[in-house]
Amino acid sequence: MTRPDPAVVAGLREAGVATVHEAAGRTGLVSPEIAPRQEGAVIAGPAVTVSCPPGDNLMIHAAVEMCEPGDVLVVTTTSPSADGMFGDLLATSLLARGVAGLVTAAGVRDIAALREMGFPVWARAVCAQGTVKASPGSVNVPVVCGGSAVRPGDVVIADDDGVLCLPARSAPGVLERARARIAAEEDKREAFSSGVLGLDLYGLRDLLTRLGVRYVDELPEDGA
Ligand SMILES: O=C([O-])CC(=O)C(=O)O
Ligand SMILES: [Mg+2]
Repeated sequence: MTRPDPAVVAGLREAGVATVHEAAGRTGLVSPEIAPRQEGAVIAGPAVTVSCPPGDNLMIHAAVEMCEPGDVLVVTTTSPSADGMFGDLLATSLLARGVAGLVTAAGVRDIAALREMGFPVWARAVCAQGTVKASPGSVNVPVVCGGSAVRPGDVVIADDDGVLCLPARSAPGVLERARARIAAEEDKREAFSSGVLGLDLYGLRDLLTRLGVRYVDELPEDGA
């Protein structure tokens, strides 16, 4: 797999999921069921992808060897599963390789230990259900995780708002637009904090009028 420019990855991490999502034309968001299982973690890195049969984490072990510092492991199953395929032992192994975190369409367990050791995970479920190591699967193939396509080397960004996956080739352009949004939002924040209303800042009064929204002192008797 080809890994994206680390400076671009760092910039996207700093921008965060919501801003990058907007800058990417509201694309790439992973379903919110794949939720953060800790607070305050922010990661971005190239995806190492894994496709496992449900209830079998053999291929996660195979994938660990493919990981380099800064990577994000993205685990999917070939049919829906919430089994706890990943816990503190696998996290210890990934931490030893400098992996930034895990995004999984399945479940994680040992969540207290994962939080304690500071290994961030975004998962469909926290579930103690154990899994076997028995069946083949695939590492570094295109997968679909939470409804979003993820190719090996794509940029995965994850924070308290969720997970976003960005095709590697679009990452530099999206970063540029994300930075422009951040600058524009800074001006808006200043205006809002000084008491300016969104209705005026965004020129929304005309829109309300055109949409037929009326201000009344009392509700009409007939509800019209
Ligand atoms: O070993 C497993 O199957 C998953 C797990 O609990 C761990 O990684 O600690
Ligand atoms: Mg365990």
